Amino acid sequence: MMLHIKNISLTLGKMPVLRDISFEAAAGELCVIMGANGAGKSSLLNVIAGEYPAYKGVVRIAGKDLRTMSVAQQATTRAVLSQQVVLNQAFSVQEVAAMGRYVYNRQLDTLDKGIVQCALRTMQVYDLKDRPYTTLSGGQKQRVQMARVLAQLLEAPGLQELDYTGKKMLLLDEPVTGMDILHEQLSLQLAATLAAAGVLVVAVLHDFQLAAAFAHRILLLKEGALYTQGTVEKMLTSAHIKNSFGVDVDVLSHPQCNYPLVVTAATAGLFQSPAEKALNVF
Ligand SMILES: Nc1ncnc2c1ncn2[C@@H]1O[C@H](COP(=O)(O)OP(=O)(O)OP(=O)(O)O)[C@@H](O)[C@H]1O
Repeated sequence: MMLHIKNISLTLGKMPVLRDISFEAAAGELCVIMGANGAGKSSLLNVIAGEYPAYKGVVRIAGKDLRTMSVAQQATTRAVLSQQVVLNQAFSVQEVAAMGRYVYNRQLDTLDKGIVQCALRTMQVYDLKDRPYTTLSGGQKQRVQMARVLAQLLEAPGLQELDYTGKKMLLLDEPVTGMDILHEQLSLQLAATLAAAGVLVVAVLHDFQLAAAFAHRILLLKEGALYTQGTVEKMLTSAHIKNSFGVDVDVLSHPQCNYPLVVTAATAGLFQSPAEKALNVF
């Protein structure tokens, strides 16, 4: 197993944030973590990323206990796209993407530069490479952050050339925030391509359609615990979605679509929406 999580619990301040979570994920999988705001998705990803060393339980990455891995070992095994990366200094887009390579070399060589260029082109931000990062739009910044983690992950300036099985893991926390539909698709397609090359991808997503179309497996978190996990078909049911999010939905199949479609209520539509009720308290 590429990732082995056993009995993970985490308390932040006085708050129990994760409760006894266990799961395993293999190289080449695209696992999607879903759940309501505050369910613990980012906290779980941050534990795996080595950001919260005070967790209880065991995290094993490619057979190694996370607690015994050096920062350098962690950085060369996994790349992390965190939620809301704030960079205020005057870096260019190219410099931000190149940050992904400094975990390997202090002085970037020809291979590093080729990989950075490949990552910028893949996320369609190559034309922005000399712009100050701070002047980009939200969605453009997110695309540059994806380019940075891609640059960290790749071992060659191309996507299909190598086998990453057992070597690399990609952690993505709401990677498509602010992206338009083309770049949402592009980012998930990229995640799927990396998974096909043997990378274990663990992504937090809020979008059911993206999760349904791309996930090999969905983990549903609820109040800090693993509520349930399984295939897209088993997880995206109206009962699980009601239990996790408190919303009535219908799950439809479409003849031209090989994954289920999750449909929410419209005003005066099929369902009584809790959103509508919430507005009536004032
Ligand atoms: N540093 C912290 N100190 C105390 N509590 C925290 C801290 N960080 C997060 N929490 C709490 O832990 C819980 C889980 O937060 P987390 O960010 O993991 O949720 P999430 O599922 O990623 O939510 P979202 O969908 O809003 O991103 C929340 O109740 C949050 O308020």
